[in-house]
Amino acid sequence: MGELLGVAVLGAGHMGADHIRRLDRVVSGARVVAVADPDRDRAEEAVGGIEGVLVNDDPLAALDAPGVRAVLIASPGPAHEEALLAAFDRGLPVLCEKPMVPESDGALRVVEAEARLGRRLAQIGFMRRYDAGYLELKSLLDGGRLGRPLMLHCTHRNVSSPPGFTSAMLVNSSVSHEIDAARWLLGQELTAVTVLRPASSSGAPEGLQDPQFVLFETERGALVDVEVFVNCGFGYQVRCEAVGEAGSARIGEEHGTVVTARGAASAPVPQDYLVRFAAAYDREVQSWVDATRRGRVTGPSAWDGYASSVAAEAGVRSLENGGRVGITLAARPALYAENGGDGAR
Ligand SMILES: NC(=O)C1=CN([C@@H]2O[C@H](COP(=O)(O)OP(=O)(O)OC[C@H]3O[C@@H](n4cnc5c(N)ncnc54)[C@H](O)[C@@H]3O)[C@@H](O)[C@H]2O)C=CC1
Ligand SMILES: O=C1[C@@H](O)[C@H](O)[C@@H](O)[C@H](O)[C@H]1O
Repeated sequence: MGELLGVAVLGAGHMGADHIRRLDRVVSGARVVAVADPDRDRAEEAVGGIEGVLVNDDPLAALDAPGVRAVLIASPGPAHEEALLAAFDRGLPVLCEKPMVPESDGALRVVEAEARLGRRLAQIGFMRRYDAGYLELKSLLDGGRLGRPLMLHCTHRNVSSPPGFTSAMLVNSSVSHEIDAARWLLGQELTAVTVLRPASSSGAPEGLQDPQFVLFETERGALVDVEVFVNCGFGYQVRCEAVGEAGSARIGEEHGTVVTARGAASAPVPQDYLVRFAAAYDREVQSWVDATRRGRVTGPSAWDGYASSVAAEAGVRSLENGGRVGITLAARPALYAENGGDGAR
């Protein structure tokens, strides 16, 4: 199907390096042509031996490198707005890691800029929409098998948080995934959020409110609860149980081979998202490459990124000030009316 899609990757940290490897060795139809990171050594290391990649420490200059036809943004959240707007200025399609933009004002500026262009260019990296378990849950809910959805019970545990991870980031980085998954699974907007603060774990860094218990309300009366615990120490666990009027379904309990010996059964527990969601990231990036080469943009939209930022920001306000905080979205531009909520199609 024609020439390979030349991709510039901005940010060569954990996710950026993994996406560079994926574009180079896992997905078909694309090649990495430029990598930018202010930490040049990190970028060189992530590129490894891949031939013909221009390494740059100026992220925006990388967008103008020869052969760049699309951009994958894997820099920290606060850098996303500038990168997205620069990609839009150049008419380049983008896959942008979550959170699209942590603050809702900046997220809205991205939505407005894309709406002004009159065509979608951005797909947001909510990879759970490409996970086999989440897709099955979505199809059970959409097919009516569980009846009218009443509740989602979610668990989101990380072994440990990276340096610099703040209490707000449990909501606007970690729970941003549950916010998107809940909106997508239920096909409803979130209307209010309450964050409760259990006693912090002694395993959490000093001053970090970890775990947190987050409760969302939706426009048609469903409740979504999330236990988020990013220094649990024992494994990467992401679970979701949907409870409807006619049944329930739970995902995220899958294990590898179970070994039974000496009176006990044991199975491996993934230690991070790169393992737990490996297949989902592969599907997400392949789907982005395929759609981009056909001149299309699918998957979670800038509107989904914005809606997630608004809900997360309300959550951070509840975390910091206590109480229930309403979630109010701006008017949805017509651009997002039809396919703003679609997922791995
Ligand atoms: N979808 C998912 O499950 C996950 C998504 N993420 C998201 O991926 C993004 C990156 O996270 P990590 O890789 O964990 O962070 P990281 O800290 O490991 O790497 C970030 C890299 O970006 C570089 N950087 C800083 N400013 C930059 C700029 N303006 N332009 C280009 N590069 C810049 C840093 O030098 C660093 O090498 C974040 O948005 C994060 O929320 C992270 C983990 C999992
Ligand atoms: O997106 C991610 C990280 O940024 C976040 O910090 C983790 O809590 C999530 O599990 C991971 O999927």
